[in-house]
Amino acid sequence: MAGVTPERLEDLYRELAACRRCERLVAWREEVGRKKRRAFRAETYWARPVPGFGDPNARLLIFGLAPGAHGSNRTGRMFTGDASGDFLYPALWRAGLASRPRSERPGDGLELRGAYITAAVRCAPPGNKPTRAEFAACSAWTARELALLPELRVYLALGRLAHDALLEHHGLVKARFPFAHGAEHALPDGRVLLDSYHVSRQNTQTGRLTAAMFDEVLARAKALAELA
Ligand SMILES: O=c1cc[nH]c(=O)[nH]1
Repeated sequence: MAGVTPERLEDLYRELAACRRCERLVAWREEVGRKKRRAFRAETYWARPVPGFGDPNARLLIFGLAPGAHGSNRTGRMFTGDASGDFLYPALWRAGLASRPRSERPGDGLELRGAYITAAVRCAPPGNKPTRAEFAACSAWTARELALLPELRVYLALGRLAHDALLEHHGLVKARFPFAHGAEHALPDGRVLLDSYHVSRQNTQTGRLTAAMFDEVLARAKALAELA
């Protein structure tokens, strides 16, 4: 629209960081930040909504569930500081999508190339389980964030709940797009939704999701997104 300055990701992140819409999540993220885990006692937890991270020109979106209480709720960067991130970032590096195999903290110089990471819910939920109302509340942030990533071609959903949230975002009926590891769904807007099991410790330690399986998913995501 003439005369209207388009929103920028930085502005979105600033506004997001102040979000207190979900009472239960605000209480939990702050309680975890006060009580801390023994190993992180000396640290100041982020304890706020976690912004997305990555390449603003990304063709590939990696879509998680919600921040880990002592992971990104502590560090302030998606998938950083917990077992999920210790699995995800090395895989992104092997795929040539990350400049380094480790994500330490915001400001560590890590860059993603062609990829961007965010999640369906941006505050750590108790028991890693957001409620339906919390998914719904956070979907407004998803809409704004994805609108600022115009080059996206492929969504990689980590787990069924992330898959469902992306379908909701597009107003699509779940029954027509069943979740399955490795499944590819052509969306009406021309993008592709690709599914993977979540990179959680629960999946990676039990062998449900191996590094080789995830490397294969990332290779397919890159091919669909026409990323070199
Ligand atoms: O940081 C994050 C974000 C989404 N899901 C996770 O497991 N961790």
